[in-house]
Amino acid sequence: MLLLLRHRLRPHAKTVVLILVLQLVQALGLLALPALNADVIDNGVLARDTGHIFSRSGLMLAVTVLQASAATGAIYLGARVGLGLGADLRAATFGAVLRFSARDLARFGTPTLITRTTQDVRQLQVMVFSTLSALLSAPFLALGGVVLALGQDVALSGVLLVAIPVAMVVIGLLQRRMTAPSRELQTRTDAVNRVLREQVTGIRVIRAFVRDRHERVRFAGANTDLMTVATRLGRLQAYFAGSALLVVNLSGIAVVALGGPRIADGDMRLGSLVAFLSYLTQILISVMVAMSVVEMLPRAKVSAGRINEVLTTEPGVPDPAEGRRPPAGPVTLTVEKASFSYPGAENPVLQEVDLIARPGETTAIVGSTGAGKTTLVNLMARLLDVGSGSVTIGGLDVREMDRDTLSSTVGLVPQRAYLFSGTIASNLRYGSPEATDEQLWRALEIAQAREFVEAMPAGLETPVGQGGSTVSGGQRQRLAIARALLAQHQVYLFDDAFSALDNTTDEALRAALAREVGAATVVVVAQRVSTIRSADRIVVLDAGRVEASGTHEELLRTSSIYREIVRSQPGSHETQGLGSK
Ligand SMILES: Nc1ncnc2c1ncn2[C@@H]1O[C@H](COP(=O)(O)OP(=O)(O)OP(=O)(O)O)[C@@H](O)[C@H]1O
Repeated sequence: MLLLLRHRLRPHAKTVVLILVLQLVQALGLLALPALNADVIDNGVLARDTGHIFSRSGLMLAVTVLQASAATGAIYLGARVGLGLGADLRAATFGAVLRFSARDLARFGTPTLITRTTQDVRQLQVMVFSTLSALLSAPFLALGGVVLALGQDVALSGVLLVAIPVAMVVIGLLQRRMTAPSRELQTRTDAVNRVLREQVTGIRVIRAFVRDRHERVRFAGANTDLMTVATRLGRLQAYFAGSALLVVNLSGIAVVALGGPRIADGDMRLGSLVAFLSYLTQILISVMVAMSVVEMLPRAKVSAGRINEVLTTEPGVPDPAEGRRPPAGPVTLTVEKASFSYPGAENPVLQEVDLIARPGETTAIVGSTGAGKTTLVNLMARLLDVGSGSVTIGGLDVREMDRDTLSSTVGLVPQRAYLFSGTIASNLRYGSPEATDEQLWRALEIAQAREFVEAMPAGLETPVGQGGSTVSGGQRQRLAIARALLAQHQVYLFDDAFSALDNTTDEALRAALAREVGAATVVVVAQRVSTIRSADRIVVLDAGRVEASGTHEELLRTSSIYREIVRSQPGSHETQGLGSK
């Protein structure tokens, strides 16, 4: 944690020094006030010296103004440093996540990345703010208070000897009991978030299966768990506040009880008693504040560790030191003896896969569910890196291209098309901000999306909900295809991107695509045989291996798996009459 904070607080070093000075000033002010007060009582009030009362009161006023200004400044600057550090850490964590490969993202999981970027960062932010605004002045106040209290009356210091350890033990014990519920509060808040997130996302499934009651019970369970632990924590916090006040007040009573008779005997001055009471309160409050902040440290340390884990993760697909560009114009995409395993998985998902996709041609990949098609496409777009073997584009290994070059060379339409909240136009311009409206309409036309966008109330400016929730699955796919086409890539990868289209649209789209991206290299993953039968080459993937490759007609003769895929599709009579080889 210290390393992370030292690095991140470096830009705020001057402000931190200034806060330290301000805290010192405000602590000195707080320490001076009781002594001045004692002076007013003893040498002004009791001595009936009005002049002394006024002069010392004026001085006290000046000290109070100075102390209050310094305290305000320290808290303001402390908040600025804390918030600045928070913003900085959030940006750094998000930046690190953006560099993650698909594998890194899967390893962490979305919910924890969100929690780490928000709540863990907040934990550190609060800790830094509390340290700068409260903890820094505590030692000055506590030590200064002890010295000055002794200066007022040594005999009463017995009360300090008892009160300080008692305060530490009481607060320490309560804090120890609060540690577990505070951690649990975090986990249970996470649980409520998780259930809620799942339920809101899956609301349609819940309705379809009429599982409302079941889900309500599930949410109520998580909600009650959260309330139970929050109540337990609240009770402990109430004890905490109560015990703190009790210790301070009992100590005050002890001081009055022990000091009062000594004043009556003339051994002690009234001002000293009042000053001693003030110092005692300051010392006890400082000790408690310091302990409260120190109590945050273990949780902040855990959060720092979780943030650090994200920041120090070496991206699974690192950028090369010096990126190279593939040749301009038509390029061949070659996958050579590519193998890949997901971390923790027993068997490799892809084994020694060979594939050549030539420019001006469409190469299709088919295979049963889980055969490794998406993984193979992810290797081609370098969302993942091969375990062994290679993927080259125009003879250049994809690992030698930086991300900008790669994304301008390869256009990927993923299996699950994602649209961002905004408008149709803002989504289409996502990868090509300069595109004109005319270009957008043209891309929409090729993607067979022009008609439905024209029919929308605001055309290109029609709002789109987060994730594309306000358009249908097929419309979302077509918009995602149009988005990829706008950027004019050398290689296009369509991962099951036509699955939600009806046959006619699918056919019209492929014909328009063939005209538009004629010289580009096109790789299509599809389940539907009609989508791929006209492909120049079809690669049949089975359990991560290339089982066969060739044209539709060739494969009907040579590949039993391909024949099975064709036979399984409704309305297909093509395999009739062909013997199983
Ligand atoms: N992040 C991951 N971690 C571990 N295993 C994974 C991960 N992603 C995919 N797999 C596994 O890898 C195998 C291949 O998955 P992949 O998504 O490449 O198959 P696919 O052929 O595209 O399937 P589908 O046709 O259903 O989309 C599957 O067995 C899957 O369970």
